Parts: sequence; structure tokens; C-alpha cells
Amino acid sequence: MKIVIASDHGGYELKQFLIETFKKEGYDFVDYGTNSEESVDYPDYAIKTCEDVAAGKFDRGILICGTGIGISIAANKVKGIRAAHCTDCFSAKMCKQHNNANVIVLGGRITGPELAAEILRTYLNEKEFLGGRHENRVNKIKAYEEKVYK
Ligand SMILES: O=C[C@H](O)[C@H](O)[C@H](O)COP(=O)(O)O
Repeated sequence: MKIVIASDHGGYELKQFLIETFKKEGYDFVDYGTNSEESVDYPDYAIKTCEDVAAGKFDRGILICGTGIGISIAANKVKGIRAAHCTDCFSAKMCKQHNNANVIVLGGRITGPELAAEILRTYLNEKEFLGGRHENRVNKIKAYEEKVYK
């Protein structure tokens, strides 16, 4: 599985922790920055990352800002992106099973590092989109995107 990770300054510390933690578990995330705690703008990181996920360069994306809110708002503007802001493991499982989320979002100032790692682990281990009624719903989102994103 090819995975990209990015954050703004508010998510930088958690991003570095997750890269190191998951390296020990055999993952090799591609890091799209930011590379320090210097102030940056989260839309720049969300859009670059999500365009590459939507284009198929990566199977899944991980985005982190201070709360997880701004970066998920920006991520969900990119056609083809279903970004799920998760603060618990049940949501991390359901966002794949029900919503086929291709990006998970975490809040570096909200969720502690060990819980964030467990949320991310849950998301990455969940491989199954259940389809059926859930697919009908996702297809309605896709149909809307086709209508408005010319
Ligand atoms: O939703 C936005 C994110 O939480 C940002 O990380 C946050 O707004 C950055 O705040 P500041 O520029 O005060 O560090």
C-alpha cells in the first residue's frame, strides 16, 4: 500500500511521531511536509496531497493540522477525495467500511500520539469497503462531483 502523509505546523510533531512509529511496523510513508514548526498554510498541504491521492499515485493519505478541521475542509474540496477526520478507532474503521475514505485526518493539538497511532493503525488495517447501500451513497457524492467539477 502506497501512503502519503502531510501536515501543517500544528500537525508537524504528530506527523514525525507517526512516521517513526509506523516505520518500525514496516510502513514507509512518503512525506509531503511540512518540515518544521514554522507557520504554514494547511490548504497548500491538503491540496497537493489530495490531488496525488485522487490521481492514483497513492492508495491512501494521512493529513494532520492542529484540530484536523481546516485540513479536512480543504481535502474534501478535491474531486475524488473522501477525507475522514477521526478522533476514535470506531470512526477510523467505519470510514473505510462505510465511506471508503481514501484520506484520514488527525488533529495534532487534539489527539495524543499513542491514540492517534492506534486510530491510524485501525484505518490502515481496515481493507474492506462494504459496498451495497454504502456504495449507493458514495456514488451520489461522485455524481455530485461530476456535475459541479467541470
Ligand atoms: O484548522 C486549522 C488548523 O487547526 C491549523 O493547524 C491552525 O488553525 C493553525 O493555527 P495557528 O496558525 O494559530 O498555529
